[in-house]
Amino acid sequence: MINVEKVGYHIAGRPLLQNVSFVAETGQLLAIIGANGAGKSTLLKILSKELAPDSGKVEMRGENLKSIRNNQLARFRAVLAQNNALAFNFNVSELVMMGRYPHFDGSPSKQDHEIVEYALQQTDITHLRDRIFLTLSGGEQQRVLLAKVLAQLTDIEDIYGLPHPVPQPKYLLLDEPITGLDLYHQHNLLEIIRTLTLRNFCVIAILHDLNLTMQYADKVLILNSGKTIAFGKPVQVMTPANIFSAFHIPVDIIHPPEYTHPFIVHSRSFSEQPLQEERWERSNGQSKSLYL
Ligand SMILES: Nc1ncnc2c1ncn2[C@@H]1O[C@H](COP(=O)(O)OP(=O)(O)OP(=O)(O)O)[C@@H](O)[C@H]1O
Repeated sequence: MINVEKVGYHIAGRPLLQNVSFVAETGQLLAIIGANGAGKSTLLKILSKELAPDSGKVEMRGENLKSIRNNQLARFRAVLAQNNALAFNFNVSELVMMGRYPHFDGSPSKQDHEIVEYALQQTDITHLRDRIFLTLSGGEQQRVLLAKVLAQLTDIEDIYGLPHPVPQPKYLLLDEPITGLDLYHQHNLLEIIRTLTLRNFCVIAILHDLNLTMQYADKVLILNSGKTIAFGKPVQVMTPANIFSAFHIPVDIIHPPEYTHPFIVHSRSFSEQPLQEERWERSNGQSKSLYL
């Protein structure tokens, strides 16, 4: 479990996060949603110990994050950051092996190689194993980086479905992991996450797709201008009012009987109100009779 208590963070006197509190449970996917600039990545950087909060605290496995040593943290917490503009002149399997670095000194063991093969296969990139990372498409690169974090947190027991000698929760922090992926690989990644949550993982992911959030997340944190709008189960907190507060766009929640989860649709699909007019209304606080 990750316990976030009254976290605040400022840059040059400007608050980027204010009084953010929530608990991310092991065995669950927590999605962070909110408009561009809401503070999602800043929060994820605090959870990954890349930034230290100005106020409040973050606890992982019951310990204050700031007192966990980085080399120890890397064995049970992995991070997929946004915009990985990394000039990796490595091939895919070498790069995925980097995920195993916190687990060995010197050279990788047979088990490390097995785990890399497993991560390549899980993310559907075995056929790319000898390709140079930089020559891959954006979506392929994203899957390689996912394989790397998967390799970092996989134990040999996970591959063979064996019980862990000392079962410990693991933490996966993902900043926009499905951005750039095609529809098949978006669902594939979210299914991988679902499998991980069944294996004692706590996954926190920033997502921009509200319908995939509704379908896959166990909990949702909605941020707006660095503050929490709502935190809870998707169907409870992803309401038209909360979504309007976060994204300034009117939506309807529809629940076709043949689906197990509701869908969020822009109300304009029904009202046919042009988006430009809505924008005008938002900035002027009144209705405009003529279309722009
Ligand atoms: N180092 C920095 N210096 C100044 N401002 C910053 C810095 N880092 C972030 N910000 C600002 O803080 C706000 C929150 O940024 P953050 O990256 O957390 O947003 P986000 O919710 O992840 O947005 P997006 O959906 O666009 O990725 C933004 O207005 C951003 O410009």
